[in-house]
Amino acid sequence: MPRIAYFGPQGTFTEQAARALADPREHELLPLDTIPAVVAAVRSGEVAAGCVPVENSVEGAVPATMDALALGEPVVAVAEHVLPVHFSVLVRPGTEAAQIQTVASHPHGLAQVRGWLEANLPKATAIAVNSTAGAARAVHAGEYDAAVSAPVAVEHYPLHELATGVADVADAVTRFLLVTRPGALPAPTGADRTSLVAVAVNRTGALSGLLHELALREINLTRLEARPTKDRFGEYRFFLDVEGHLAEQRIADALAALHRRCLEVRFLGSYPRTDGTQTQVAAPTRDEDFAAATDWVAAVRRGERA
Ligand SMILES: O=C(O)C(=O)Cc1ccccc1
Repeated sequence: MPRIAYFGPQGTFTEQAARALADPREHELLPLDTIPAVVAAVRSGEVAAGCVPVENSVEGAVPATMDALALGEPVVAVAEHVLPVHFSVLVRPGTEAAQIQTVASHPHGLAQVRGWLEANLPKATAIAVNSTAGAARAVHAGEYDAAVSAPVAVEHYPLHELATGVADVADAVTRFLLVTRPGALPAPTGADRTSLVAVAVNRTGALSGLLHELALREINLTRLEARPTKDRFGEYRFFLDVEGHLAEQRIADALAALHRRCLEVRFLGSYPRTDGTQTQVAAPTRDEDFAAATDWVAAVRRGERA
């Protein structure tokens, strides 16, 4: 049975996303403790796919995922899933709020309940750990007093819910990706997203030039993030998500232009959007507009038209 690794241990938000993306009759789920371990298992072929969190509507990007996707052997996203996130605060049975000195969670978890902690556990020290479920596991082991976890974590660890439905921002969501080794792309659906990473040359207007290539082809950007390249201070890797699929000519044409312009471009996948928002493509950037223009140039080159 093909295996799908996810950022675990059991009881993470990523497990919920992996369950939504997997077919229970076809896939076995494998929890791994870190995001790089999930991506490494995909690269090595140990698993068929891996599920990792990529961005949150409150706290932004998940840096570990960006680095794991941008560096090393290529992997590509074939699907995404968006999950609403609210938290449960879990403690060992018998723990009173007044006894809580340490509260552990994933950094994104802590960031999303900062106000609640301030109001309800003002004396507790927040401790960042690998994952929300890792925090629950550590509370069970007696390492910390409370964990800010996904609501499902209580089914995996014998803990008590001190509070549930905790979130400073009520409608917070996290987006997850299912990544595989490069292969055939998912078929275009008309509601797709394409992700890529580009390193622009270090020159005036380089980023603007890169974005201009998208604007010229009427490609809508849904996300732009920068991460240091890590080699040279002041050089950045730009992570771009755009509406559309590489099978569309305007996207292929834009990626080819970025390949000419940038020091480095990496394709991170074309996959259906969870929200199903259809991309509106109008003249002059429909496939037929590109085909007609290419035909005309070819005919001119052959001396048949002018
Ligand atoms: O630690 C987890 O449960 C994760 O899956 C990462 C995460 C952490 C906080 C909010 C959303 C996802």
